[in-house]
Amino acid sequence: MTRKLDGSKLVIATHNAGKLREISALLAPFGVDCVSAGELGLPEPEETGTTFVENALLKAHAAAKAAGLPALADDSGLSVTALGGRPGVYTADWTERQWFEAEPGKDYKGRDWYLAMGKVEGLLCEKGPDVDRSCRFSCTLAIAWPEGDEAVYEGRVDGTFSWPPRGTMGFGYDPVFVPQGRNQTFAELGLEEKKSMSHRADAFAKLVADQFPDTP
Ligand SMILES: O=c1nc[nH]c2c1ncn2[C@H]1C[C@H](O)[C@@H](COP(=O)(O)OP(=O)(O)OP(=O)(O)O)O1
Ligand SMILES: [Mg+2]
Repeated sequence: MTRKLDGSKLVIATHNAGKLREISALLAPFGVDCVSAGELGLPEPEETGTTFVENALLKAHAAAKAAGLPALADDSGLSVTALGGRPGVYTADWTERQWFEAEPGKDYKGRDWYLAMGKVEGLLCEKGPDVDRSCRFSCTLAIAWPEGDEAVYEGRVDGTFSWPPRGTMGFGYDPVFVPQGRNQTFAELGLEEKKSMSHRADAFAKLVADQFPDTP
């Protein structure tokens, strides 16, 4: 049995504004009192894990310890079948560092998504016109308590990497991800629709079943 949230304040342990918006919207119906890592001025831990679970736990425990409160972290990424699952757990690293060959002192975080998405498209094009464009978003949500307890919930959504980017809503790779069974990208579908079908929503449904089982 995992430990349950008991009404104390919950830290949303992310420095990504897009994720914070989505997690806040998902939590809204449950009356959880939330504060973000940014509002508390918490540092951003280095993501040294090699799996979504490891990184989500690392971020949740770091925030819970620093704040003295339970903390919810999200580690997520896009895995492209024809690229052997890349960029996967390294999605943020690729976009922030490796692909832009560090101009010293320049902070790429949260910017130049068009370049990052273009890099994936370039790698796919190298494989020829009939390349398999299937891909998957994964999301692991981890809750950690200052005393060391933890809970983990994993979600995913299958889809297609679509080019060129379409839509202006959402964040990150949303403009190139078309979920299975739809024709529009996450960036065209917007928050309400994404909330019902995303990798984050899938993980969150498992969190709700475990943490708030009595909610209708
Ligand atoms: O729904 C999504 N829609 C579009 N893109 C997404 C999504 N979910 C994850 N992604 C991409 C963005 C980021 O490049 C990477 C996550 O990296 P990840 O380390 O988990 O997050 P992050 O560094 O941006 O924020 P933080 O660690 O503070 O939560 O995957
Ligand atoms: Mg990160």
